[in-house]
Amino acid sequence: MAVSEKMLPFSYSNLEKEAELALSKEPFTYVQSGAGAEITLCENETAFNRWAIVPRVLKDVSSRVLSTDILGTHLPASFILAPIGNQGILHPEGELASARAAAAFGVPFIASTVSTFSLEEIAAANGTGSRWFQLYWSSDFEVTASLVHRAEKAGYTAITVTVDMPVVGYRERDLDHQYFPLALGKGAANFLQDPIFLSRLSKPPAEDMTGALAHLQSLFFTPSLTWEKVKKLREITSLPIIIKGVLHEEDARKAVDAGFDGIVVSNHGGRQLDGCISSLDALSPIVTAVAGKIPVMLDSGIRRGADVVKALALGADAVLLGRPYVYGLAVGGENGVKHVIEQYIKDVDTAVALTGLTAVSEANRGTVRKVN
Ligand SMILES: Cc1cc2nc3c(=O)[nH]c(=O)nc-3n(C[C@H](O)[C@H](O)[C@H](O)COP(=O)(O)O)c2cc1C
Ligand SMILES: O=C(O)C(=O)c1ccccc1
Repeated sequence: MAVSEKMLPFSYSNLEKEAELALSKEPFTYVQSGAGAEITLCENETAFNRWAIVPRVLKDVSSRVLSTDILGTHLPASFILAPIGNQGILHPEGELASARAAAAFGVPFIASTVSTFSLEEIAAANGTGSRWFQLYWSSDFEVTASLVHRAEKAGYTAITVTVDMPVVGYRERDLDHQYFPLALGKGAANFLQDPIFLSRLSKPPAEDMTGALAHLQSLFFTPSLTWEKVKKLREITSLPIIIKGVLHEEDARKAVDAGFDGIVVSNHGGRQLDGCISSLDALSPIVTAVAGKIPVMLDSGIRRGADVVKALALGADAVLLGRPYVYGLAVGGENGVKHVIEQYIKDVDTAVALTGLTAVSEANRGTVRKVN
């Protein structure tokens, strides 16, 4: 039986196991692992166990609204697919398969700057689906501006700028394998198809790929980025701009003051600073600081429907789904991602009903209790 015909797992742990079987050890480790001793990676999940839903009964939950709208984008079940780079290491169709699966359910897809396929190719696969573009600020401003303009032209309706990677996290298990997909050219498509980037090279990539990838490495990280500089994004796009990777409430306040349109509370799935706070623990002070002025989303640790309800109860407007859908991609390509999305929608629906809600918007601080 082909992988796609096999019954795909429902549980996150079995999905992860199937992905491990489907992949060689380097790409699997790249997805699964976190930085350092993986304390934060682990905390992202255990933080959800410190909160319990306290359900209400006899509420007539026969009809339930799972959807929400964020910055003009419709989310059928209050989640978006997180930007995950280098998806071609997991399946030959990479982001194309994920973007097609997302479109089939009307779930928005966030395409990464370091995708295996270019943002235009992903847009074509996503078709009439909805999509945002995730930006890694490049130290060459004209390259950054070119990526943003291409995203606008290709029908992306928001820019998510990720700010938690001034340098890459110390990922011990990737170091053990010496496995770095960007250096291997697995996330270079957006650059190799960019007229400004290409104009910087002394030889075209077809003649000197090593040189092209070395140039990419040299401009990719921008540790000198500041609030002042990132604000320049506003001058080059009229799309909503969301800042991803905020954990401190003071930074959330700064994001509002700087004119950002949304925040993603995230520690990058525990892949950047090990020992930093879990996303869920960071959420409430940020929600208080933002005071409803802009939407607040959360990722890092969402593994099932009840996690979505807990995040919304603690004040998130929506969540991003990360590792689960790329494990689906590794196991079954487009069908695997479809399977994961379908299960999450069902699981969110079940959790909402059993919590005693008729709409996700009813989840509030009284829906959950801190239990340890
Ligand atoms: C393999 C992998 C690659 C990622 N690539 C990116 C990326 O290119 N851009 C980005 O903003 N975040 C990236 N992230 C972080 C995700 O967007 C998201 O914050 C994280 O996966 C959430 O944690 P979770 O998957 O454990 O729930 C990546 C995460 C993983 C697992
Ligand atoms: O792996 C990641 O989390 C990621 O976003 C990334 C992107 C480029 C280089 C290294 C890591």
